[in-house]
Amino acid sequence: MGRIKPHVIKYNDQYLAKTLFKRALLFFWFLVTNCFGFWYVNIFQALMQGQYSWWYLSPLVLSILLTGFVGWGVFWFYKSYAPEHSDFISRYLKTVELRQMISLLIVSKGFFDIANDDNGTFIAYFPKLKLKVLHKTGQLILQEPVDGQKYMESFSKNEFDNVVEIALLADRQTTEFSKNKMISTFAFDPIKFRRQLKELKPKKGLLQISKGIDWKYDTFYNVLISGNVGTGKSYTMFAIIGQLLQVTKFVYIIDPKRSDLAGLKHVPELKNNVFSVASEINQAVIDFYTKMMARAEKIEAIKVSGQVGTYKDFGFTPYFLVFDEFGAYYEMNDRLAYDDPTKASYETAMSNLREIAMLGRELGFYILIGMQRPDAGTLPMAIRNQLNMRINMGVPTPEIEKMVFPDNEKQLRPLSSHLKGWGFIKIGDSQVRSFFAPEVPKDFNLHEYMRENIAIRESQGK
Ligand SMILES: Nc1ncnc2c1ncn2[C@@H]1O[C@H](COP(=O)(O)OP(=O)(O)OP(=O)(O)O)[C@@H](O)[C@H]1O
Repeated sequence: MGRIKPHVIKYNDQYLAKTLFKRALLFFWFLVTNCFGFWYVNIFQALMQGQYSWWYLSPLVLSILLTGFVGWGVFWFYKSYAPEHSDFISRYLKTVELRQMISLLIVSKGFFDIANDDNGTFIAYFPKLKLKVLHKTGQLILQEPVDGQKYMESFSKNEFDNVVEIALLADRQTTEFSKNKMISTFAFDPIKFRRQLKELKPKKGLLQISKGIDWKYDTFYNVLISGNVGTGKSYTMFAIIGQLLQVTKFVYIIDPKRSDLAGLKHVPELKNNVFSVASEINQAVIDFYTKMMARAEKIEAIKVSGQVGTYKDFGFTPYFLVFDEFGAYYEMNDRLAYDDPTKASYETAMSNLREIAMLGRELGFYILIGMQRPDAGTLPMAIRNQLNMRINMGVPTPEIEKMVFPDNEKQLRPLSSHLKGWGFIKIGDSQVRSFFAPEVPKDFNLHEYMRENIAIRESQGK
């Protein structure tokens, strides 16, 4: 488990902070009393000579006051200073707190046994858990026993991990099994996994979201990004679009609300790929669909010879349709009269979109949908069920949580009160995890950023 020594969690660790606190105070008291030794000797001699004075209590009172003061200081350090800092002592105290918490969880969840004999109650079984804290990366590594003992199954079914996630506000990243044990890694400090916008590097079939969280678009095709106004939805989209532009020139952007994304039509390289007017939007979807079907035919022709595979295997590039403010588009068109010609093309576009969501994976045609509230009224089920990577910026309301993360059991709590650009993500069937979107610098210019990304792609000859 690396350089840092793991701590074996003990039953008594649930009182670890208190025990250490008491010991520290006792030690300090001992030290002060020793320092006052001469003073006590003088007082003792005076008493022997029959001199009495209230002043003789001063060293005692002073040492109580000093110890009280130091006690208060240590407590403040533990509660207020250490959580915000990362010096040696703060790290030590954080580890103490985590050890205490893990021990407390084992006890409170009853993953241990007590027994009685003539001498009273004793602990008959306490599971062997080891904890290692990696402060640099904000990770916690927990080794749990899968050793044939009583609570083995609960550990191997991640029951304990789930409790840890809730209690520590941590996200489980990985779980590995080895002989007699299971090792789970948690991230308890998601901001440490934040990436910088300018450093994002898409790799083959994979876009970066945060350290340890990538979007593998070939496997987890189609994206939903929801989030209330001002939570960082647009910024997250910028980070994704920027990377898409490094991957392929076939990135189409739809923004019916004509906000920042619509402005991208002023980037010369993108002028034909950005759509914000109702009629244009429907046509853009229909064109995207037409291109997909053309590719389907080509692939079918290749497969006649008996070859198997998906678009990549036959050397095709992926296409992406980024559809922001999808809810606005849906509502705008739903209000149209039945004989309105736009209505007909809207109906076609919607049915095409459903097919793209369903068939696009094998053909390399992907969609990303951004919207504030993805409810049943504005995002058809047939599309929603095909969105494999789901992001909600900010804490979702219970209704939105049901739509975006239907089976989530984890409590979703705010990651920061003063920073924007954090949220929750679920990729495929994995757990919902908290994350910070790539950090956008203060002097950010959207158009320049997109052009930089396009230049990177062009320099790679794509
Ligand atoms: N990743 C980020 N890095 C730095 N700042 C961010 C980030 N995300 C959000 N912010 C800050 O939060 C503000 C709101 O973000 P953003 O515009 O993306 O919100 P939104 O959810 O898209 O809201 P709207 O629907 O109004 O566009 C930004 O102007 C920025 O100051």
